[in-house]
Order: sequence, then structure tokens, then C-alpha cells
Amino acid sequence: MRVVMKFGGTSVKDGESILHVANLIKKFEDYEKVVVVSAMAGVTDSLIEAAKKCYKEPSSSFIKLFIAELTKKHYEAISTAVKDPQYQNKAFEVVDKLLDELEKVLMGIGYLGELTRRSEDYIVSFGERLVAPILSSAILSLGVDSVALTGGDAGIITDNNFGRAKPKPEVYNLINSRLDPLLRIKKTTPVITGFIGVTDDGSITTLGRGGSDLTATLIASALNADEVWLWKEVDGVLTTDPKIVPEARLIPEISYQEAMELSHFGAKILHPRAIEPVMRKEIPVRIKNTFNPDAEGTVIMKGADTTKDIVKALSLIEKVAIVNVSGAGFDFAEIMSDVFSRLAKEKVNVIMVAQSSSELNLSIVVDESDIEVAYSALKPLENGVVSVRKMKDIAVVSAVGAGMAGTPGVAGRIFSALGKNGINVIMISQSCSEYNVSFTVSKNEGKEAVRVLHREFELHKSPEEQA
Ligand SMILES: Nc1ncnc2c1ncn2[C@@H]1O[C@H](COP(=O)(O)OP(=O)(O)O)[C@@H](O)[C@H]1O
Ligand SMILES: N[C@@H](CC(=O)OP(=O)(O)O)C(=O)O
Repeated sequence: MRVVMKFGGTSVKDGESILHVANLIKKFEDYEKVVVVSAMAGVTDSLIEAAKKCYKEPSSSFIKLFIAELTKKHYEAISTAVKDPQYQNKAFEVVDKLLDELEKVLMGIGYLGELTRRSEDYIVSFGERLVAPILSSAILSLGVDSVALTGGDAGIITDNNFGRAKPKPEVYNLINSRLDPLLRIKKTTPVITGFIGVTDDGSITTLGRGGSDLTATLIASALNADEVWLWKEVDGVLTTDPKIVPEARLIPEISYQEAMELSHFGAKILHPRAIEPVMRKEIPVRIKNTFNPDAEGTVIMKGADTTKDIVKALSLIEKVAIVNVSGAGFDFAEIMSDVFSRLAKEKVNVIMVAQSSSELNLSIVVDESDIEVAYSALKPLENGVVSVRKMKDIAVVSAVGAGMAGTPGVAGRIFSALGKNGINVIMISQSCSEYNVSFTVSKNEGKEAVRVLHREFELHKSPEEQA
């Protein structure tokens, strides 16, 4: 059995957890395993903040303090998770070297007064680069052979769209040529930094927030793995985020298509691009709980969309905005093509689109972080007939489930439940696949909209018990 196992930030949040993860990996002694690991919980965010601070208000005392905190956190992790003194010392050395490098880079940002997306990716990559050697040393300490590698070492070559880099088509062959011999011949367990890749000319890139899931599925596809296991802090894919609805229920099986819809529309359980590499080869993805490993979890696989439930799950994205293009009396196809090529040129991530065509009214939902770029890209279209507006503080809610196709009245039920609860819907979108109905509301009504629909479709009950 060949398995790629990915451990997210919450699974390696401290030394105890890393030791627990190392023991978990050891249990699968007879398997060929590749381990992918994220930065310790909170570290990626703190690196982003530190980079911004060094750029805006450079301060060497802040940098010293920041490096001291990171050193403490990772030293504590090593002391607890790496029991063998030989591997412990090596891990301390690696961490020292990396943090020395990070300190110099942060100083450099301050001196130069320049923070590019390229340098931001380089800084952010330290989170994962610090953890992989620690987890690898913890595994070695337990007597399991292991080697720590970066995403670049493993063959994850990307374009240079820093912050949201795309793996190149040749990654599959490259990963296979680099990792397959480690598994088959060296019989070792590689521990690979999730989330990061490298450009052809050697610059470190990141694959977008939550991108370690994508690292795992790319590797699984390249190595023709039997399964991918994504270890998280929840029992699996639930009917919605348990932080919004605590009684959310576990979904034992879900199809690739449904998982893609859910993650595209914000369910933080999975990176939106993670399904594509495994779907082509029909490799099942299991979501499992690191801290409850015996629970069955959720399996994402082909043909798992035939269950009875109409709405299977609900998702929410809270940090979005809308750019609206409206007007009359022009060629509709022409202006659509102009709008989308302008957005594509600026690499704006379009989440959802709705349009009415009697006169043009095109509403485009984008990440909150992209709204100014999107607005500036479309503003030149204004000409007295066409107008461009932006709306901030928006949330997108999506109801996902293959059962919606062919069940009449689902959209009616959704909007009447929202109306009865006084929630104002700003924009609606439903694709022909009928796998999801998505709509936007104001940001402060997003969570309530999810709760209302969870109750309306009785998602806390099993599909057989639902009305
Ligand atoms: N539908 C959903 N099912 C399960 N978890 C969800 C869902 N939507 C959002 N989440 C959130 O996704 C998180 C995923 O777990 P986490 O361990 O943080 O993953 P990772 O560390 O890999 O990013 C959980 O904290 C949970 O609150
Ligand atoms: N550390 C990165 C990548 C990642 O995938 O993390 P996690 O597995 O903890 O979501 C991030 O925070 O975005």
C-alpha cells in the first residue's frame, strides 16, 4: 500500500502533537509512505505579519524578538518530539541555520524598504521549512528511516505567480523520478514541506493559503498512490464548519465534484485545487482526525454522490467583495470578454459570477484582497453608458449536493427560509450542473444564513431521517 499523508498546522501545533504524529506514522510500518507537513499553527500568519511590519515600520528590536519567539517555539517542539540526542542536536542546528537566514531576510526588507510578492513567499516558506526537519527527526528517533525535503526538492516546479503559484505540467514526471526511488529502493519516509514550490530559476513560491493539501494530492497522483490521507483537527468533512454549527454531522462519503464545489466556496477543510490531481486517477482522499485516528473519517471518491440527501453541505466565505459592471446598448459578448480578460491579466481570483442580459448587469465576486485591483482593471470601461461599482463586506454562502439536480424546489426552499428569517440576499448563482446554489449576503449575516439553512434542511439528521 502506497499512501501520501498530510498533516496540517493544527496537527503539528506543538512538540506533543508532533510526537503524536510521529508515532501515528510509525504505526503504518508496512506501507510506503510520503509525509507532507504544514507550518505549526499560527506561524504562517505570523510570518506574513512580520514581513509587512518590517516593510512598513522597520525595527531591529522587533525582528530580534520575533526570531527569539520562533526559536523558542521550535526548540520546545524539538525537545519534546525528538527523543534521540543525536537527531535532536541535528534538528537544533537546522532550525538555528534557518532562523539566522530568516533574520537576515527580514532585516533586508527593512533596509531596502521593499516587499515584493516574491520576497513574501520566501519569508512565508520558513514556516514549513522549519517543521519538516523536526518531524523527520522525530520519526528517525522512533527508528523509522526518514529524510526531510522541500517542495522544490520533491519536484514541485511552479510558474512565478508568487502567492498563488500553479504547478507546471511536468511536475508529475519530476516528482515521480525524485520520490519513487526513495520509496522503492531506499525504503525511506520522505517528509516534505507542504504549500511551497520553486520556479525554474530557483525562487521559492507558495501555492496559496491552505496549499499543503495540493502538495499532497500532486505527489499522490505523481506516485500513483493508493490513497491520500489528509489529517486534520476534525473527524472529516462535516455538513458545515462546526465552528459555525456545533451540531454539524460527519459526511462519510462525498464525491470529487461535491468536494471541489465545497472547497471552492470556502469550506476550509480542503484546498480548492487539491482534488483535480487525484480525480483524474481516481485516487481516494480520506479526511481523518489526527487526534481521533480510529474514527472512520470521510472518503472523497468517484461516485459517492448517489446518497439520498438533497443538500449535502453548506459553506461560507466571509472575506469577499463584489464588482458590478452595468449599462445598456452594447455588444454583450464583447464586453464580457473584455471584462474577463482584464481580470485574468491582473490574476484576479473570480469566485462567482451572476448576470442579467436584458441590459448588462454583471456582478463578479472576488477575494476581498483582490477588490482594488479588480476595480482598477474594470474602471476604464466606464464611458457614460457603462458604470463600474464595488461593494465590500460581502459573504458567499453555498449549498452543495449532487441530489439537488432533479429535486424540484430546492432553490425556492433556500430563499424562502432566508426570507422568513429576515436575511437579505444580494446576488444568486446556480450552475447548470446543479451541484450547488450560491448566493451573497452582507458579511454580518453570513453565519446566520448558514445556521438557518442547516436547520431548514435538517442537516444534523442522517439523510434517511431528513424531511
Ligand atoms: N464542512 C466542513 N467540515 C469540516 N471542517 C470544516 C468544514 N468547513 C470548515 N471547516 C474547518 O476546517 C478546519 C480543517 O481542519 P484543520 O485541522 O484546521 O485543517 P488544516 O490544518 O489541514 O488546514 C476545521 O478547523 C474546521 O473548523
Ligand atoms: N501553512 C500554510 C499552508 C497550509 O496548507 O496550512 P494548513 O495545512 O495548516 O492549512 C497556510 O497556513 O496556509
